[in-house]
Amino acid sequence: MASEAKRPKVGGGSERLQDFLLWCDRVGLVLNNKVFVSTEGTVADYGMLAKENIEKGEVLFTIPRSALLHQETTKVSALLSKERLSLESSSGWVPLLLALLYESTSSQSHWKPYLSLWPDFKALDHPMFWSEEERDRLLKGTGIPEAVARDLSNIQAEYRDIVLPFMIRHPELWNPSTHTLELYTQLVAFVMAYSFQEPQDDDDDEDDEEEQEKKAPNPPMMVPMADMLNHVSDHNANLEFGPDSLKMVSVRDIGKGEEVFNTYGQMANWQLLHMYGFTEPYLHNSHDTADIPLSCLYKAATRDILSESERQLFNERFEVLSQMMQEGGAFVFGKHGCLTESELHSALKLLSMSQDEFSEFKDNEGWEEEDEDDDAISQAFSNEGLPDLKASWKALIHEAVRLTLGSYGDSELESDRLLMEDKVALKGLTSRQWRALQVRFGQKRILHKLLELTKS
Ligand SMILES: C[S@@+](CC[C@H](N)C(=O)[O-])C[C@H]1O[C@@H](n2cnc3c(N)ncnc32)[C@H](O)[C@@H]1O
Repeated sequence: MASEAKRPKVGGGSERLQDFLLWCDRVGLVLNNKVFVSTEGTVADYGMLAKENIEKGEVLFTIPRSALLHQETTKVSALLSKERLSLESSSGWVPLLLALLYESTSSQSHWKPYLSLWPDFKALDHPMFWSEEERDRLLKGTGIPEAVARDLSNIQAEYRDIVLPFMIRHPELWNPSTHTLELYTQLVAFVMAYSFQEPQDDDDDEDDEEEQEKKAPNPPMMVPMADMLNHVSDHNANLEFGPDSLKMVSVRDIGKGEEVFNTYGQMANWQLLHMYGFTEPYLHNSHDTADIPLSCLYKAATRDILSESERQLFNERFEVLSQMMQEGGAFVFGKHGCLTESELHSALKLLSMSQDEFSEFKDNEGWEEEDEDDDAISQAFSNEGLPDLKASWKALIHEAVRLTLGSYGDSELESDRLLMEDKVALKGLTSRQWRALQVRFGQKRILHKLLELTKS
């Protein structure tokens, strides 16, 4: 993948790497001698390689909890804890970001050899660092420009309303001319791409299930060494959280010379680009998806509505549907069919009800408890089941897909396909053009397949 070599590189990595490895020894991080960290032979800058054959289930390294960097281990933890109410935000990331602002600029930081691995965090190339014009030109239709616009506006608001006033109250520890909005934004990208979130404790008590759902997710934390691992969907290692330490464990055999890959989760290429700044090459990402926005379903469903009164009736049920969907609602399709099949099923049922049925639905405040067969719904909205769906439902999905494809602007599937097949042209692409192409092409392939499956 020649074009990916154009990503900004972490220069002078080996000296910093040595310092980091010495630090790992000092903090009690134990590395299995069958693996080593390298900047050569990996898919992207730092990564981990197998020195010998490794069997499934082997511990590759163990990180004591005291080596993790988060709001409770940073030198400024007491202050962050005392002022935690003033640091609350929708992201929940402010305490870690303040800790990183402090630790990354303090010459005395316990984590200096770790954080020095990424000088100024400048190598990150998330779309949030591209110009707006570049995002719109390369990523229109993918959902990324809208997600980045939301991120940037949240980052600016958090910095202005929470971080800056807090730093001004504590000039002995933070200084706005060092801890600028620019550095804060780089650190947000660093947290997006490098932090880990410990899963919530599993509680077997069924009564507590609702309580569990309401619990806020754990705040993010930095996990030295674990964050040296790159990601592929077909990964071979996984991080396990224990009471005293975290362990990276192989989930299948790994051959000598192979790269050790963690998983960052089941990430579509648009999510990888948005959160991590990279994509897997088209076809390699088994978790790739494409969304049909709710707005496209609305347009598809109202296409033939002519009278104002009919539209008002329709809008009433669409309002119900919007409330049933999560914020920014969309129906998600993977390579094998719909991944949000129960939402799509409910939406299609709601939109195709008669007016009497809708009145009854409202009176009952929802559907009567029906015995919906989840497996049957899954099957109906899979690639195998879609061609046999009710004709009216297929027509609605088909039209919504057509409208979704229209939102990609000029980048036609055919021209992207020709580009994907032209090795010389691919080599001439900039890294940003290449990554954007992987996202667009993967999504459009899924949507075109859906057009085929739902045609009448
Ligand atoms: C947790 S870090 C992994 C260590 C990273 N390679 C480094 O040099 O610091 C995550 C970053 O690694 C890069 N990365 C991870 N997996 C990748 C892959 N499969 N292809 C390209 N870049 C990848 C991306 O830049 C991502 O933001």
